[in-house]
Amino acid sequence: MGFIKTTLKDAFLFEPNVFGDHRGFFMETYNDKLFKENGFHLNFIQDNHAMSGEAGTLRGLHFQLEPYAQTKLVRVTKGAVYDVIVDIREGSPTYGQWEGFILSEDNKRQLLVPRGFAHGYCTLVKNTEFLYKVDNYYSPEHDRGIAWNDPNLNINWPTNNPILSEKDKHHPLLKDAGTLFIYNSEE
Ligand SMILES: Cc1cn([C@H]2C[C@H](O)[C@@H](COP(=O)(O)OP(=O)(O)O[C@H]3O[C@H](C)C(=O)[C@H](O)[C@H]3O)O2)c(=O)[nH]c1=O
Repeated sequence: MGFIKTTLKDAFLFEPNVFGDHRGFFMETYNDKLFKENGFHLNFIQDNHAMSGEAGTLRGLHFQLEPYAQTKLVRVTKGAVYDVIVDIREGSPTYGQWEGFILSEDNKRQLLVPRGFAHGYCTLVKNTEFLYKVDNYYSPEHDRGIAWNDPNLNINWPTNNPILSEKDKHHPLLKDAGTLFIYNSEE
C-alpha cells in the first residue's frame, strides 16, 4: 500500500490497502489525511465517472489550461485501461516525456496526475468504467488536447485504430501547441 514514484517528476501511482475476506473486499479509495501526510495538499472538488462500451476506446490526450488546470486522481472500477500521462510543463526535467500504466479493477491501482500533464487512456476490455477526482472545475473554454498519435511522443497505445470522439481526432502535436504550462519547482 502506498505511493510509488513514476519516471515523471511529481506523478505517482497509489496502491490502496485492500481488505479481503470471505464476502469480498473493502478499501478506502481516498483519504485526505493520508495524502496530506505524504505531502499531497490537494482539495478535490469534483468527481467524474466515464464508461466506455468497446475495448480500444481512447480518450485523450487532455488537459485544462490555467487557471483551470486540474490535478487528477484516476482509477478503474470495472475493466481495464492503458493510462498515459505526458509532462507538458516547459522547464520540467521530464518535459515531453510520457509513461503508461495498466489500471484495472483487479490491480486497483490509482494514478495521481499533476497539473501540467496531458492525460489519456485506452480501454482494454468492454464496458470499462473510469472514475476520477479533480481539484478544479470543468471549464470547456480551457479544455485542450494534444494528438494521441503524436509521432514525436510515439506512445505505444494498445491499438493503432482506436475509437475516438470527433474532438480527439483533431488535436495539435505537442511541438505545435505552444507554451502550455511553465514548470514551477516550488509547487
Ligand atoms: C471532462 C468533462 C466533460 N463534461 C461533459 C462535456 C461533454 O458534453 C461530455 C463528454 O466530455 P469529453 O468528451 O471531454 O469527455 P472525455 O473524452 O472523457 O474527457 C476526459 O477524458 C480525459 C481522459 C481526461 O483526463 C479529462 O478528464 C477529460 O477531458 O461531458 C462535463 O460536463 N464535465 C467534465 O468534467
